[in-house]
Amino acid sequence: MPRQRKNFIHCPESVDHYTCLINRYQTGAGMGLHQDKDEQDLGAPIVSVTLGAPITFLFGGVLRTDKPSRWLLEHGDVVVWGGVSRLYFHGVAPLGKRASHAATGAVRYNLTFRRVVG
Ligand SMILES: O=C(O)CCC(=O)C(=O)O
Ligand SMILES: [Fe+2]
Repeated sequence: MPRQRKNFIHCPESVDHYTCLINRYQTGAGMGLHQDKDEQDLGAPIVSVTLGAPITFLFGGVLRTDKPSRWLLEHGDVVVWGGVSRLYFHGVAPLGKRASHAATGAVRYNLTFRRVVG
């Protein structure tokens, strides 16, 4: 009989606190330009994972009026923004009518990992 592992998860007081926000996009759904600034700790980067259908990610600058660059994000792509770009405006264009992936059909999932407590 295998030994039981006890206290396998050790969670000291000082551990960083991360959240994972999951967004689900259907055809035509997007997200307008915005800043991620609700986190208490803006020192840690945002880590963003795309799963499923491809979408166009818009990455601007520190001003809402800065013209965003456009990036095709596909299944498995990871985007990280932090440091000087931590508060850059960003968003996603509406999910295209023909966008799909074998694993999710016409749906894209986005996972963003954020440190919420410094
Ligand atoms: O779906 C994305 O790639 C971006 C999501 C995002 O910017 C957010 O949840 O704040
Ligand atoms: Fe965001």
